[in-house]
Amino acid sequence: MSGAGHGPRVALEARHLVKDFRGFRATNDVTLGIQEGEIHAIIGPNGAGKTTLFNLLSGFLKPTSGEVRLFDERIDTLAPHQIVRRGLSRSFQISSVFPTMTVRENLLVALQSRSRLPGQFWTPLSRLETLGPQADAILSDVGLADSPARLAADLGHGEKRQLEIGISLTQDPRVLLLDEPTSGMGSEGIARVKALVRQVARGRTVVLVEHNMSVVSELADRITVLQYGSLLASGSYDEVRQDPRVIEAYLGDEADE
Ligand SMILES: Nc1ncnc2c1ncn2[C@@H]1O[C@H](COP(=O)(O)OP(=O)(O)OP(=O)(O)O)[C@@H](O)[C@H]1O
Repeated sequence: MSGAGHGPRVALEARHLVKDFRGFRATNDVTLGIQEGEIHAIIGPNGAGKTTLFNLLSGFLKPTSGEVRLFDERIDTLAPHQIVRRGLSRSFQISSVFPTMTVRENLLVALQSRSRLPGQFWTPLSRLETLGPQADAILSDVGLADSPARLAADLGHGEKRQLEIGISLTQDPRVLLLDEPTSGMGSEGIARVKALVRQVARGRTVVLVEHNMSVVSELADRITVLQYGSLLASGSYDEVRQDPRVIEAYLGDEADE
């Protein structure tokens, strides 16, 4: 590949990624390139290695061999906070939310961790108010503008996901990785998250692991299908769903949805 053209750049790339867990190969020689600006879904049957690949791409697991590159810079050798500084952020399933703080306070604290505000970790909340306009902008981006003062603990499941995505956005990522953003949601929550993913994908690259095929078909520009830790197929939804290997992998599952 020549990097000199004017076409889309590769934002996130895996080169021959391998991950072994005590002799079990969870990721088997995966090579893929995610273009800047696309919404890219990683799918596959249970146990296919989606979460492992997600953790490798976001730096939370170190590969046994192979490389991960962000805008052509190798990142698998970096610590997670260094990767975040280079523009890659991932959602953290609820655990990053402080339940006893309000929605807005959660965002202020997350914003403070990347800002140059002087002080240590325990900056009084009152001093964080300089970050208020940024927090408010994110609240409205993630559809929580009506709930700034609610305690995070009181949010519904879908709203917690919205907040969690908001917390990822405080890092102003160029590439955002979302782990099953619609899991455990009813149709209303799913519709909200779909709209939210579209919204946060403006001007960004989004990679999501997702089980719900209707979400994948509506959102994803391109899809990577994993099976037994290996890359089985990649392409648009229509290309992938017609691929006989994919149909076989999902036989009796959701392929014909
Ligand atoms: N820390 C670990 N130690 C040992 N084996 C692991 C570890 N993490 C994952 N595995 C194994 O690797 C394989 C892939 O797991 P992974 O969670 O990545 O799959 P998945 O596609 O995300 O599955 P699901 O759809 O069920 O969430 C599974 O067989 C799993 O048991």
